Amino acid sequence: MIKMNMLQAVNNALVTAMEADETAMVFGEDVGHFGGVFRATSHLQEKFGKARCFNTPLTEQGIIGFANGLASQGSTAIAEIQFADYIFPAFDQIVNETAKFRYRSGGQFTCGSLTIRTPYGGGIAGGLYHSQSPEAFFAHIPGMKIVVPRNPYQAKGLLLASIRDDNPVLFMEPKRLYRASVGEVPEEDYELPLGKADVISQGSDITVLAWGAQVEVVEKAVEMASSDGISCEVIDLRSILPWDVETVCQSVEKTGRLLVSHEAPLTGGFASEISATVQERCFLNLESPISRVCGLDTPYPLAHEKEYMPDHLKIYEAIKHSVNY
Ligand SMILES: Cc1ncc(C[n+]2csc(CCOP(=O)(O)OP(=O)(O)O)c2C)c(N)n1
Repeated sequence: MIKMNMLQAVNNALVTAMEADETAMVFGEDVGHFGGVFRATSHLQEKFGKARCFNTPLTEQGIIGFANGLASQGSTAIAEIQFADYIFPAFDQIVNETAKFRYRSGGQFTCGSLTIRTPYGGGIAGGLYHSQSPEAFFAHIPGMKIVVPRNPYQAKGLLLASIRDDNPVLFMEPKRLYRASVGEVPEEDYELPLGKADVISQGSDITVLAWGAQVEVVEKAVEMASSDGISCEVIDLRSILPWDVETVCQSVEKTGRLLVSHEAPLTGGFASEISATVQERCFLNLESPISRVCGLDTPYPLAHEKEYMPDHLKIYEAIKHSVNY
């Protein structure tokens, strides 16, 4: 084990993947010599050469179009979209080609060996175009997986699993934690399972669910609630698609309450999907309405970022409200 921050863990996973698989290639805007705007791809070009780590033109649609071709011809394609806010020019390629290629070709071709890495989320004073959390747009596309790590250990294990998974994966990296989250990471090659949530702490009064950078925010709220004698079960979803319905529903059957928190705006956010499924599956176990503590329904505001955020105080209030309902 060595101490790494999340960027170092991502870089380490990329090195591990490229060493193990000579068809693996990393590409995107400025990922080559420069190592990417956050330096997640530092030294890859030096180590593996310009044919395996290279810059693309500034065209996200082009990056994913190229990635689809590369993946469908058998290479392991690892594309970087510089910020999740800039993924939308590639939306058509991802929705209509990446996710559907296997289905459309009757299994003859697949983009399964494509992983799209992209930093997401706010809390860095990045304003409108460097702060959004667009996971819900992609959760609507059968044929994709969506994975979000919350710490360096997860970042390496989940990224390696994503790169080697048989389906295209959107790997969303919480940029606020890139340098802030530091932890022990095994030096060797390892994978963590996709589609499996992580129950971080056991509790009996309410299940509190989040993913990525939002996990540490809910943990802060849960600490406050526990000093009021409220026992919370904290779950990190880790995968948005497919999401671990069994683990979440088992927990809600035990606690009788659910709070879901994410940074993306409330309306149409993935918390809505989770809430609908849980009320279908656990209706008779529910002691109070499912609570969603999410970003505000507004473009991501620079000046009012603090108000926009579903912070620990909003979550703490919602936990108390749910338990005293
Ligand atoms: C659609 C989109 N993708 C990515 C970015 C992020 N971005 C901002 S500046 C920049 C580099 C621009 O380089 P260049 O076009 O050579 O102009 P320069 O700033 O070097 O004059 C990138 C990738 C963006 N603003 N919009």
